[in-house]
Amino acid sequence: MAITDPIPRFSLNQNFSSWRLFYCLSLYLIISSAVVYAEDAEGISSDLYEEVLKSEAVARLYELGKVSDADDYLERTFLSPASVRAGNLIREWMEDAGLRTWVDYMGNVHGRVEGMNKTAEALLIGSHLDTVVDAGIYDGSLGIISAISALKFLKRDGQLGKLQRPVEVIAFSDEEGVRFQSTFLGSAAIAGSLPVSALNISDKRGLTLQDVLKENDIKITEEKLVELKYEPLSVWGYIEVHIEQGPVLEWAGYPLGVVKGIAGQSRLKVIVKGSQGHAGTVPMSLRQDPMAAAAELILLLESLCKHPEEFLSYDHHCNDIVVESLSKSLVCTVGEISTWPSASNVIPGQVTFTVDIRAMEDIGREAIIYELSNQMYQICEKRSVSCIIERMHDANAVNCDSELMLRLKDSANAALERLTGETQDEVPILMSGAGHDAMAISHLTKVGMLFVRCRGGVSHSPAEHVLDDDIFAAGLAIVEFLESQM
Ligand SMILES: NC(=O)NC(NC(N)=O)C(=O)[O-]
Ligand SMILES: [Mn+2]
Ligand SMILES: [Mn+2]
Repeated sequence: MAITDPIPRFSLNQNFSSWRLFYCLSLYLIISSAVVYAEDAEGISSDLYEEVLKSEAVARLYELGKVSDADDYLERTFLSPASVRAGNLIREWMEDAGLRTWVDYMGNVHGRVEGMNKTAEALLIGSHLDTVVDAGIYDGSLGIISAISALKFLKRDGQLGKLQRPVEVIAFSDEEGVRFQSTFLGSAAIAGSLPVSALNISDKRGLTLQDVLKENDIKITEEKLVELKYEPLSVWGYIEVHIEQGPVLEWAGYPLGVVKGIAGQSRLKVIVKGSQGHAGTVPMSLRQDPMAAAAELILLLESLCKHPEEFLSYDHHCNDIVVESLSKSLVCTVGEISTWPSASNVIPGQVTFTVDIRAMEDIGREAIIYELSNQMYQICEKRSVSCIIERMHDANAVNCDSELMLRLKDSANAALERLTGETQDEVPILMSGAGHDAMAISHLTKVGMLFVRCRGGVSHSPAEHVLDDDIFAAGLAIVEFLESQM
């Protein structure tokens, strides 16, 4: 018997005769006690599904959402105090689900169950425990918590030992890249694609990645970093559950969707240097003002990304198919800007801002960066200021594995059918403009992603929200996926 909504409750102020009311109430009590102990085909109490995959999962999301480095908004950056606390909490939940746990040299938290054949290729399920600044509570956390809840459900149901292969949940330490502007630090280490040079990148306080690890008693060396790489032959595949962070599923009226591919992304740091001076005495005609230059560069970026076809020459760089694709998927953002010395009566000496560029076509993204750089240098020369463009991060677009897509589609359909009791149409297949750890792990093994509807498509904001029933559907879909591994 599928999980069904509770029997509709009669309102006591309705106009029933006392006998009819007594009859309805007694009928309701008989039926509802049957529903509470209803068992589905496998003899599992529907209560257990809801208790573990919905109520407890939702409670854990709210609990984890309170673990922050800031008092009045959510922020957890790479190996910050709050990230360490979050990792410890996640580790407790992993152990509660019967997993063997450890924390690796890049701060990733692992929980593993060996199943019936510990030498078989493992299924990895992950997402990230770090957040952006002023974040929502679901981005990253939902994927970790729903995976742990699914395994806890199987443990409670006595099925954990039936898994044909090892299953490992990984809570990655840095997907957002907020602290070091170089993202996927945790997942890239697992994939073996994190260069040793990354240990020397520094945060805004001048602390290197190696310093921050040392602060957390992790004395990483080049050898230790290389040891983090998983053997491709030891891994069967990777799946990730993540909020869509876009409006498509809500618009289509579906709680779950399967990801076809993930847009490529680049992050630049632009440093504009001019002549620092007195706001009251330097004539406008003699100024070398990096702030005004930065404003012109940012507006250039916006128009380039709104109308790439007007900027890109149809030469060998970019044919019209790529330009067409760019006009549909290209997005550019300046999210951070800082100035020195940042005083109202001082013409700045330096302005630094970030650029985030994404597109489904890697060639198109490279062409945009090429064109943008050329035009930025021309503007700065015209304004007699200097311009340095640093490439902080690049990740090429990723196609999800077709077999994993099919399995995730079947799991999502089965989960929704179990929830609604109705046969499902095909769940939507969609692209991701947001980046994910799956991009890094795609260098190690085949990857698949399941998207969960979020309200208004809003993310990277405290307004981020997911319905409890959609969280339930996500956990159920992972249970269905894992049961297909038995
Ligand atoms: N799911 C994400 O929010 N990922 C974010 N982080 C990276 N690295 O893409 C982003 O900005 O899209
Ligand atoms: Mn994010
Ligand atoms: Mn994310």
